Amino acid sequence: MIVCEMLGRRYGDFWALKGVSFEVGRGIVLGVLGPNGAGKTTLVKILTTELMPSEGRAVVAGFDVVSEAERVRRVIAAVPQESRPIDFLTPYEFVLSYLLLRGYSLREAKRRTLEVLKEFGLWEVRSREVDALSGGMKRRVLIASILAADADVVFLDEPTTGLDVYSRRLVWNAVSELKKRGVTVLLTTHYVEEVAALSDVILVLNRGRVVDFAPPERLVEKVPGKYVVEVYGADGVKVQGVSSLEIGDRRLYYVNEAPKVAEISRDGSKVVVRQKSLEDYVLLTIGRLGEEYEDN
Ligand SMILES: Nc1ncnc2c1ncn2[C@@H]1O[C@H](COP(=O)(O)OP(=O)(O)OP(=O)(O)O)[C@@H](O)[C@H]1O
Repeated sequence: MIVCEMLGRRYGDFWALKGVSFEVGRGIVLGVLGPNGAGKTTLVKILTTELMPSEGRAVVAGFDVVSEAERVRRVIAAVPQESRPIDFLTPYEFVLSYLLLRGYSLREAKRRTLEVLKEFGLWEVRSREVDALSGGMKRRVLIASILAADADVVFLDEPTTGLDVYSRRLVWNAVSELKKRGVTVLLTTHYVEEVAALSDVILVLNRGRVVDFAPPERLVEKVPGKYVVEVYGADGVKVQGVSSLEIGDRRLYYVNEAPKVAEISRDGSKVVVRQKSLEDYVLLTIGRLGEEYEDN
């Protein structure tokens, strides 16, 4: 459903994306992770035909994003980063006009609009001007429109930024619903637990290059050790032969055995022992990549 072959995009001498190749099939949720400036939005813009690649090729739902851009647009739906619905419309009018523009009959568009407004907690505000809605509600209106349309591939660029817990869960449900319908979803987000919970496979980008492309559990396997011991409020004590990472006043130890807490904690420090997670992969891989990025 999405195929990229040596995709690249250049701004002057600077490559925002370079040599990006991957492939995902139908009904797959692809999470895209990477530090600020990694090229996530550039990738989304190319795949949604908003931006031309400088080299390589990309195919979405069987259509080339350059030579068949018009056909790509008919089978995708996208919520771009920081996008908002048109202010002077009501949620009802916005979703309805979106569906009419996509070619649904008035009767079918109305039916779908009413259904999705109820499903997405927008029923009460359906006749209010979008302008008067909160930021989170505005975002919900956009996602509801996408859900109401039958797209083959959906692009969500940081869809939950700034949303409250309830609205975020609604977006998560929407992604699961799309997946159930066999829709391929590309999701970019900085929320690690979100990408871990929703994605079948994760594309990790840094400085426009692919760092990893694997299911979340495979990325977690790359974290050393079996458990993580987090020690707060103590000066970091390095332990011979144990991988560790210091973040502010916290040191994370990646250990194989139920840890010998006494070895690493000091009086008054708080110790938390937990399973390793995708967050650890991000801290160890992307966190460092991000620092490198800042340094240069
Ligand atoms: N129009 C442009 N002209 C020049 N450089 C650009 C342009 N658009 C993006 N870039 C650069 O391309 C790189 C990738 O940007 P992009 O927005 O794709 O990153 P991102 O991973 O989406 O970042 P974030 O997480 O901050 O949204 C950045 O270094 C950015 O400054």
